Amino acid sequence: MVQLLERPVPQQNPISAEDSTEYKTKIKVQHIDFSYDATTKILNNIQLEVKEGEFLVFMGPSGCGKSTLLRMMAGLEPFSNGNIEINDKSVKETHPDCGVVFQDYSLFPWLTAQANVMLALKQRNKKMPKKELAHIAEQYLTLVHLGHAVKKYPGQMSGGMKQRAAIARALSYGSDLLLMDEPFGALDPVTRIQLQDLLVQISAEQKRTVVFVTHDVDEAIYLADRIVIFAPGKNGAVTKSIQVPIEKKGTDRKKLFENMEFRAFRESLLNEMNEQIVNSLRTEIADGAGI
Ligand SMILES: Nc1ncnc2c1ncn2[C@@H]1O[C@H](COP(=O)(O)OP(=O)(O)OP(=O)(O)O)[C@@H](O)[C@H]1O
Repeated sequence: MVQLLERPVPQQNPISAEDSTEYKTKIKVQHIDFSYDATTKILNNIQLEVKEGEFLVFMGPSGCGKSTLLRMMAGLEPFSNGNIEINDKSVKETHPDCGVVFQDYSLFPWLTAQANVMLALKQRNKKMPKKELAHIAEQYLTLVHLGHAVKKYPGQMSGGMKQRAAIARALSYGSDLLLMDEPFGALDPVTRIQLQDLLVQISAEQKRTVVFVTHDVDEAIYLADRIVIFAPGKNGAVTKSIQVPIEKKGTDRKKLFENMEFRAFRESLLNEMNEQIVNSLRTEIADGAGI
């Protein structure tokens, strides 16, 4: 395990640092109520803000609306109650500028991994010659350990490979905002650790704002500035924000995970999540029993 944790972070980073001297993207979620149908309420009056450059992690039980809210932020889920603004513009009115990684990978199946990444690169580098696009796409794919698979089509790749290709594509898009739904879920532990470190490095160096969904509590604490816990409720999920009180910058990963402060916070976070679920179950039982 020690060996795994001590493996180095990939050093090369093809992302140009030009115009990334300051954090630019902020999000405001205001009074979001959401249901897919008339019977089940999914989100109940969600209000939260993501500051410029913040790394926000969503956690909470399966099915309580984390992906739904992320898709709403990406402008992929229409809604009528409440509002979401990215840099003061409502996502209802403009297509948000963001790099996304969702659970279905959403690669174009008729394009190779390299061509998928080239397409994202081209969105922001319209005049870049094809040869250069191909070269940079290959660098991004190498960064996520897919240098050997640039010519493979999604149908020829494993779930983890597709997930890494989707991550490469989101990073290459170059937006200041990254929305990532369990992006490391299908990865082996070594690759997962390396990509966590890569993401921390990129979000800091490139001044990106990140909203990230995970079920892994260590990953959440390691990555997040702030964790938003979703808890199920009768009228849809409610959220609670918790600042991660641990100074992580420059701290060796292994030392961090062994740190007493880290372990105490991990314990309190798990207790908090547990308590929220128990409270919500109690309310449902009380309502059902007519108390
Ligand atoms: N397109 C859809 N149409 C109808 N219901 C949906 C749709 N997408 C999700 N749901 C339902 O909405 C609820 C919230 O789903 P969502 O995927 O947002 O939860 P989640 O917290 O991200 O779950 P997980 O942690 O398992 O990914 C679930 O009950 C799910 O079945």
